[in-house]
Amino acid sequence: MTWQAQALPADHPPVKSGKIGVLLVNLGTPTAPTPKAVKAYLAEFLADRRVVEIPRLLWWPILHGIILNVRPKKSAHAYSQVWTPDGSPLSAITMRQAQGLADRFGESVMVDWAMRYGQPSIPAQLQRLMDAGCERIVLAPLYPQYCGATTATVFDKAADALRAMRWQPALRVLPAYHDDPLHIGALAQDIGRQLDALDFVPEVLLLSFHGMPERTLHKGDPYHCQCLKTARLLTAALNCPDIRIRPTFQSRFGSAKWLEPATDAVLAEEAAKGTKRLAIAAPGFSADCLETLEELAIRGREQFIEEGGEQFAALSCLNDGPIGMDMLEALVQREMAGWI
Ligand SMILES: C=CC1=C(C)c2cc3[nH]c(cc4nc(cc5[nH]c(cc1n2)c(C)c5CCC(=O)O)C(CCC(=O)O)=C4C)c(C)c3C=C
Ligand SMILES: [Fe+2]
Ligand SMILES: [Fe+2]
Repeated sequence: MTWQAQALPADHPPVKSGKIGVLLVNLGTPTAPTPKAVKAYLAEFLADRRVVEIPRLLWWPILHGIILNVRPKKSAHAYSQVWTPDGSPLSAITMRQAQGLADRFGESVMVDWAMRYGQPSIPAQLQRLMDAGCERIVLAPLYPQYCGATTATVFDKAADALRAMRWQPALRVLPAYHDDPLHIGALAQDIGRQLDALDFVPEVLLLSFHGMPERTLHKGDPYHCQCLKTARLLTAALNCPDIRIRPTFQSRFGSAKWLEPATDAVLAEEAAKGTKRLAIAAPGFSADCLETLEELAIRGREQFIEEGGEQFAALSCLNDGPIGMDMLEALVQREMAGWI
């Protein structure tokens, strides 16, 4: 007897098994604003070879001998200034983004969240989705711009977890969305709304992205180019010719040369040349965190005012607001195409 393939009738419902899971992932954060918790978090984060690319033989004594003894105290103080009743802003907002997405998708899709460093971990959350019956999972690193030190490490960690599984889920990964019209449109709408609500008209708007060592650009990491493309498209979409818009890079760490211009250097330069009214947005961060709430909104403001500026506004990230959630829903929905 010969076997004959038979096409399903055109009106046959899709043949699919298992639920769909979505895992939102952001960088990571300490569990408390204390030197001990910050030390544990930084020890994991700064041990990742994709984050610090210095040979281990050189890096280990610096990390364990100096950085992990000095930085946790300083960073814990910074975290304590922005800590919320729901914990670190980054985890609180990521959790709300997951809840918001779950409400929008309904019962057919399970949404959860994880931190790349710290808790809840990617392996634990993947297992949780699988235990709940998810056989198809969308992994969504919430970094608009791709970087080896961020986006790639999310996949590394998920792949490590999958490597240990006999029965793996099907996995799709949300690509970087730095130039996606959904992202640029959401940023323009949300930043435009916040600019309109200010009680002053800024002369300058800084678009501050997290920095990276400059050598990563020369080694081929697309991060720098993607940041500049986001800035260029956003500038066009904002369409406000009266405001000078400048991309900058913040959070320099260590002694190597980082991407320029540095946000603090540009704040100094603008104040020195007489700029009095300045706003700053952070379109490289999907959620407010230490880097936006402390480094920009607190220290950036202090610096600009001390150096002669008069009015300063740090704008919020898209977070779990309606504009940001509409964008996230559409981006994730697109990755699920054919699955539901
Ligand atoms: C070598 C050091 C670092 C690299 C490279 C780096 C890249 C990088 N980071 C983000 C996003 C975030 N970083 C955050 C905090 C943070 N980053 C570093 C160092 C590097 N980042 C440190 C030491 C810290 C901890 C705080 C401190 O001690 O200063 C955060 C916020 C976390 C939070 O809890 O709120 C984010 C988000 C990106 C996007 C990036 C490369 C593109
Ligand atoms: Fe960082
Ligand atoms: Fe910082």
